[in-house]
Amino acid sequence: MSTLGNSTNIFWHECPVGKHERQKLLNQKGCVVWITGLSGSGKSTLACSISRELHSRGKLSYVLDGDNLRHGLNKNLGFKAEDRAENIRRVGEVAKLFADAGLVCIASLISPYRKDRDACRAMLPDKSFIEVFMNMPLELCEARDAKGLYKLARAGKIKGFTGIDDPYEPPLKCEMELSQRDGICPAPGAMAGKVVSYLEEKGFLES
Ligand SMILES: Nc1ncnc2c1ncn2[C@@H]1O[C@H](COP(=O)(O)OS(=O)(=O)O)[C@@H](OP(=O)(O)O)[C@H]1O
Ligand SMILES: Nc1ncnc2c1ncn2[C@@H]1O[C@H](COP(=O)(O)OP(=O)(O)O)[C@@H](O)[C@H]1O
Repeated sequence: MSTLGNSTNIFWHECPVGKHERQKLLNQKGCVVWITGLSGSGKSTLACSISRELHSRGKLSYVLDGDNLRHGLNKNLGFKAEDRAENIRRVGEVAKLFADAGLVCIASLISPYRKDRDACRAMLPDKSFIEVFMNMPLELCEARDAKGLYKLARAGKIKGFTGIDDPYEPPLKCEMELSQRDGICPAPGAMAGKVVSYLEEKGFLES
């Protein structure tokens, strides 16, 4: 019996079908690829590109995208620091379940605060949280402005927009950093290839 958060008198029920069995079935190891970066840095594009590449290799993955999750699971959350923290915490918990199921879970969220990302890392077994920093300059993201949000933020019509009038804390230490080369952003497929190679080298694509 234990007391956790606001719940009391709750018990952990262990299922006899375990993570190792699921991983064996899938011939891969569960993990979380956590993509962080500014709006417009290419997180969703990279996440989908990684998922496509894994799929073509017969590996099961699932993308948890910040924007998408805010249509459902996180629809009651806004963008103040406490709401972003709760957003990241919930996605971290869901990602942990997907990794436990044996999948390569790809989470793509701005996740601007280091402590929130580190809290997710701490939820996962050692080395199975792979933080990927989309280190793209604000100027590039703003020039892309795929959703027109930077324009609204600059006009003061959106308050607390990351990179404009809200902070983004870059990782101090992460597993992978993707950035421009000679002022050019690599193609999504090339960046996805790097991430998939990392997963392969670390043994996540075999059981
Ligand atoms: N104020 C503010 N700041 C940043 N982003 C904003 C804001 N308002 C709306 N949006 C849109 O919401 C998407 C970010 O959602 P996330 O869940 O990834 O954000 S966070 O991790 O909780 O910071 C983000 O999507 P991406 O562009 O895909 O990053 C924006 O489209
Ligand atoms: N590697 C890339 N090279 C060129 N354009 C890209 C690249 N990745 C993403 N884009 C474009 O940039 C815009 C923002 O990408 P998106 O994946 O939605 O970013 P985010 O999820 O970080 O907001 C989209 O129009 C997308 O097509």
